[in-house]
Amino acid sequence: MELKNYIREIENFPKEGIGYKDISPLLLDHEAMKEVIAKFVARLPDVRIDKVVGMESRGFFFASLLAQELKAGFVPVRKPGKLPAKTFKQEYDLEYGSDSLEIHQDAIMEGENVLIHDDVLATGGTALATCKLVEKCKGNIVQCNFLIELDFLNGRERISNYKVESLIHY
Ligand SMILES: O=P(O)(O)OC[C@H]1O[C@H](OP(=O)(O)OP(=O)(O)O)[C@H](O)[C@@H]1O
Ligand SMILES: Nc1ncnc2[nH]cnc12
Repeated sequence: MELKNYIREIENFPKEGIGYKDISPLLLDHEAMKEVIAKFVARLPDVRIDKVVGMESRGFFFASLLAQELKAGFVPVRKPGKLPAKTFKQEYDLEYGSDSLEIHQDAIMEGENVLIHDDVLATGGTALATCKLVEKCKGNIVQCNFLIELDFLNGRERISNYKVESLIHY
């Protein structure tokens, strides 16, 4: 199965000059989704994963499925003001803007093995902020995985302290 066939590119969205990688065709196909989850699992090291962390909002689609598959807990990292209990907060930059992210302080226990997942690795700002949030919780980051990596934006360099796996490269 050629996964790139399930990604469509929308030019100049959400801003002029951005080639947006739209995963909607993939989300519509349950067999392709199943294969994506199997591919993610196959690329994990042979260690127990306690928590899968997914970033709002597109990271949630696969991270919660992965957590279920790995018999791990799912931890949402959310945009500010969405999580109701005590949070840690981290500022970050985007390919098209800046924002901050939050995690519940009690979502990860000290020393737990954590898999971080997002749909796209672009500049790496979101991923780096998420790594910092997990480390504020004293979690152990086993791997960061992405459905799509935009190689030309070098996001991988910003998270070079961690093991990074991506299924599709542009
Ligand atoms: O590597 P970066 O440059 O940080 O960019 C990657 C992030 O950008 C997108 O999220 P976006 O903020 O567009 O939000 P969404 O998932 O809610 O659409 C994408 O889902 C990643 O989280
Ligand atoms: N080019 C892009 N397409 C889809 N999601 C993104 N997130 C950051 N850059 C993106």
